[in-house]
Amino acid sequence: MANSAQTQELVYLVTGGCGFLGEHVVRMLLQREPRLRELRIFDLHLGPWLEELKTGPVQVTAIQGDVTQAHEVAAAVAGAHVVIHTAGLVDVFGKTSPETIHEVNVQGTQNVIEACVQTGTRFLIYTSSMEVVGPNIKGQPFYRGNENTPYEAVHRHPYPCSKALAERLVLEANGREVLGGLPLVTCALRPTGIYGEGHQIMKDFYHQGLRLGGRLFRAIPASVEHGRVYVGNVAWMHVLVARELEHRAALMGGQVYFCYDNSPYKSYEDFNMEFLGPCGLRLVGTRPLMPYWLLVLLAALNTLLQWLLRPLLLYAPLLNPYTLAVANTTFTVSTDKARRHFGYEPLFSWEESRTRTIRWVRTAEGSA
Ligand SMILES: NC(=O)C1=CN([C@@H]2O[C@H](COP(=O)(O)OP(=O)(O)OC[C@H]3O[C@@H](n4cnc5c(N)ncnc54)[C@H](O)[C@@H]3O)[C@@H](O)[C@H]2O)C=CC1
Ligand SMILES: CC(C)CCC[C@@H](C)[C@H]1CC[C@H]2[C@@H]3[C@H](O)CC4=CC(=O)CC[C@]4(C)[C@H]3CC[C@]12C
Repeated sequence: MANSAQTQELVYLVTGGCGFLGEHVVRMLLQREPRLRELRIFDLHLGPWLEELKTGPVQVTAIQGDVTQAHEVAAAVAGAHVVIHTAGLVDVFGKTSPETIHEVNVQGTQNVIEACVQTGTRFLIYTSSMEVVGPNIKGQPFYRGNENTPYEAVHRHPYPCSKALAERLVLEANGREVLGGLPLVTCALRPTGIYGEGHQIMKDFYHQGLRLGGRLFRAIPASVEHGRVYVGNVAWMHVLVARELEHRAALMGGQVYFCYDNSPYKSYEDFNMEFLGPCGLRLVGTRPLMPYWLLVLLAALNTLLQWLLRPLLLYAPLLNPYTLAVANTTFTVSTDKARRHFGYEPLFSWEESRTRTIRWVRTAEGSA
C-alpha cells in the first residue's frame, strides 16, 4: 500500500479497470505507486471487488461509463494526471460486429485522446497489442523479433485492424498541445498473449479438458512458438511507464514497447500445459492428431455455422480461420527496449508467474 510519508498528489485514471489486465493494473498501482491520491476506474461493467479497495489510503473512484461516449470519457479524464487506457473489445471469435469493435477500440481511443487534450491531461499510456504487428495475413513467422524488426504488418481481421489504427492515433497524438499549453506525452505497450489470474481462455481450456476426461488433444505442431507474458509483469510495465513518462518524455514519448518477461517460448498448447498439467490435465499427442487441412475445414465450417445460426443464437467457438492462423504462426519477441528506456525488469519470475497461475486455475476449478 502507499507509503503515507510520501506526498500523495497524483490522480490516475484506468479505463477498462475491471477487465483481466485492468484489474491487475489497478491493484499494482495501489501497491506500488506511493504518490497516488486518487485512482479512478472507468469501465462499462464495474466489478464488486472494487468495494474492498475503497477502505485504503488512496481514494478509489469507480466510474461506470462507455469509452464510445465522448462526454463520459471527458468527465472521467478531467483533473487526472495520467490516463492508462486498457479498455477495449478483445474479440477474435466473432461475438461482436466489426463496426462495434472499431467503435470501441478506435473511436473510444480517439475520445480518450481528445479528452486529454481538452482537459489538460499530459500523460497517456495505451495498451496496444502484439497483434498490431502480426501474425499478418500471410502467416509469416515473427521469430524473436523486437520493436525494430522489419515485418509486413498487414491485417484483415477487425481486432488487429482496430488495435493498429488506435495505436497510430495514440502515437500521432504525442506532442499535441493540451489545455494549459503543455505537450501531450503518449506511448503504447504491446503485450504478447497475456496469461495469469483471470485469463478466461485458460479457464475455458481447463473446463474443456475436464469434460474430455482430463485430456486435451494437440492441434498445433509443438514447433510453432508463441510469446506469452504474465499479467502481473504487463501491469508492472504500465505502472513503470506511467511513473517515468514525465521524466523521460523526450525519450519515451511516441514510442512503442513490447511487453515481455522470462516466460519460456513454447507452442500455445504446450505453454498452457505448464498450468493445466499440474491441475490434472494431459495433452495427448506429440504431433497434432488431426491433419492441418481438416482443421482448416473445421474452422471454415465454424464460420459458416456462425453466419447461419446468427439469427437464432450466438455461435462463437475458439476455432475459426483467424484463431487457427494465429495459433499456427510463430510469433515471439526478444527485446530489452523497456529496460533501456525506463528500467523495466520483470517483477515476477517465471516460477512465480507459473505458481500464481496454477493456484488460480485450481481455485477456478468449480466455476465453469
Ligand atoms: N488478453 C490478451 O492476451 C491481450 C490483451 N491486449 C489488450 O489489453 C487490453 C485489455 O485486455 P483484456 O484485459 O484481456 O480484456 P478484457 O475484456 O478482460 O478487459 C477489457 C475491459 O474493457 C472494458 N470495456 C469494453 N468496452 C468498453 C467500453 N465501451 N467502455 C468502457 N469499457 C469497456 C470491459 O468491460 C473490460 O473490463 C485490451 O485493450 C486488449 O486489446 C493486448 C494484448 C494481449
Ligand atoms: C483450437 C485452436 C487450434 C487453438 C485456439 C487458440 C486460440 C484461441 C488462441 C491462440 C493464440 C491466441 C491469441 C494470441 O495470444 C494473441 C492475442 C493478442 C491479443 O491482443 C488478444 C488475444 C489474442 C488474439 C489471443 C486470442 C486467442 C488465440 C487466438
